[in-house]
Amino acid sequence: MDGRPATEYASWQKLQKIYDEQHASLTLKDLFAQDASSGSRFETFSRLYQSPSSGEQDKILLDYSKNLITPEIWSTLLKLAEEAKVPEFRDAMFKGEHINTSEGRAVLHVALRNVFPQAGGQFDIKEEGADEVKEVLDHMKQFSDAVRSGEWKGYTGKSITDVVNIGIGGSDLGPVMVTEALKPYSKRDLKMHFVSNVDGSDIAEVLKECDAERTLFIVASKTFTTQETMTNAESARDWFLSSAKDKEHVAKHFVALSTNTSAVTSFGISSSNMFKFWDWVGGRYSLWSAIGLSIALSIGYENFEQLLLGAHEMDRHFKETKLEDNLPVILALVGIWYNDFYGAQTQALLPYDQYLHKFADYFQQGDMESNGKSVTKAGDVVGYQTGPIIWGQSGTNGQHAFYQLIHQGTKLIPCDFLAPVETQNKIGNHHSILLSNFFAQPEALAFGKTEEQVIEELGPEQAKNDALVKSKIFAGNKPTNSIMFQKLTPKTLGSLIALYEHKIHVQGAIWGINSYDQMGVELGKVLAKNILAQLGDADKVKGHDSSTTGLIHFFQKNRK
Ligand SMILES: O=P(O)(O)OC[C@H]1O[C@@](O)(CO)[C@@H](O)[C@@H]1O
Repeated sequence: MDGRPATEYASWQKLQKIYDEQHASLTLKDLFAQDASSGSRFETFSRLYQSPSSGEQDKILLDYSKNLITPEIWSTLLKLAEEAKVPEFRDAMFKGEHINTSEGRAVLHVALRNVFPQAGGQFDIKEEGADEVKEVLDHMKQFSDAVRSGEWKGYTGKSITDVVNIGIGGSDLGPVMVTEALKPYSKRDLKMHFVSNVDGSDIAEVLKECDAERTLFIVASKTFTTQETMTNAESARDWFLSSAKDKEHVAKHFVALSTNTSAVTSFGISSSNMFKFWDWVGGRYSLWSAIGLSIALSIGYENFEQLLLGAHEMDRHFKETKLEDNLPVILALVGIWYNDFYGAQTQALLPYDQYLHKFADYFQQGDMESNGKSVTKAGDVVGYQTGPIIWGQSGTNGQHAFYQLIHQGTKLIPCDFLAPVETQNKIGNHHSILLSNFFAQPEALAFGKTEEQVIEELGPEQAKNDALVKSKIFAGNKPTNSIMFQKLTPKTLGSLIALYEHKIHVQGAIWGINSYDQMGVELGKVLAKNILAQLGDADKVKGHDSSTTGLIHFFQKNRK
């Protein structure tokens, strides 16, 4: 909590001892073989979460039994969470304490969804702006209803058919992931576009599809200074005015989502078209805020509110549930076991649901920008691993891309498998085929295939080829979590995202790092601005190494 190095915890040291003594002989095959005597491992190491407001239809099952954990390892990991004061650090966040110590800010994405007094009361959050959340949500509802109903007209009196969200990082990834995930709930005749890259091709391709008279631009930027976003916003405004001519018309086609009112009005967007949020909303935790406007436009405010409710209910679960039954804590501790003791460098997120095809992309920022740190909050360089590399792809596609390495490669890759019990699209037996793969892959990863089994399958002739036999052996013993949810509804998605947000919080607390600043994104930006000023003239290229200089000169020499 206070930046203490994790290696100082007695439980961390005990885990290291257990790992050193046991990891070589610890196998999932043996752990499950004990089932007969010690009762079902699945029962012991799985938890069912049910939404307090809609139980059955919004439940989430977490099966963490296919992990290399024994009761002793698990109790020691739970002890680590206690030693690291995870409950106290969690409560500090909910109270609005300035746990983002380097920026002196609170971390209150939980306040953005703390708007359901009927759902077991509200958290008591004291922070400037927290009491304005509902007002902004009401403005988002009024605006999104007006656009979706056709009441909001463009400068020639036509309704809006295309929405272009201009933003990057947390001002893009959340809206993209959620609008993709909840496409079944979207208004199909209101097309959503997302422009993020400063590469002109990004906005050029979107504008080719848009009609200036019927397009709404959302300029989404917490700071309203991000180079990519402001460049794209200016180009969008130029494109719009090349048709509309009169600057008066900008007000009907541009809105802003930001904490920076002065920069918004300087850009030419009136404050009445601004949806504000606050410094205590981290960019990667902002989809619940005004940044979620494109989500509300796509799926409607009522569904956006269900998304908020799902997150709020998971917040309450995280806040009130004892550690051994706490889903975010469970995911966090399992992850630390592999990341810090087994030496796993990455964590794969494998959703067997095509609507979640952007889920891993989203948590690349969410997790890696939060916990990709090497200095504790106390300023000590860490002597252990912190944030994992997050990656993944929807199943079954990943099976045809990288599962070879996961099954038979030399790297340990802990995997989270996720899948809905119910599909949004009942077509033939697609869902049964999808889920049979969802069930089979963790089974194959856990138990593999022995040399004896391979030899039996090959038969005596082919089995004489030892190299062939060896190439078909699956070592198994690869750990996975399996998460099943009833259906990918707005509420369930909200709960799933909050589940992972809080997992990140717990890991950061144990590692003693600040999960809520992002100093690491600044240097590249400064150097890029310096080089931009030199690009026009070879004589101006100064102060770089020979590689950077050589590359810049190559560009200058060959540009058309
Ligand atoms: O919303 P904005 O202020 O434009 O920032 C966009 C993104 O840029 C960052 O890299 C910070 O500079 C991310 O943390 C953030 O989500």
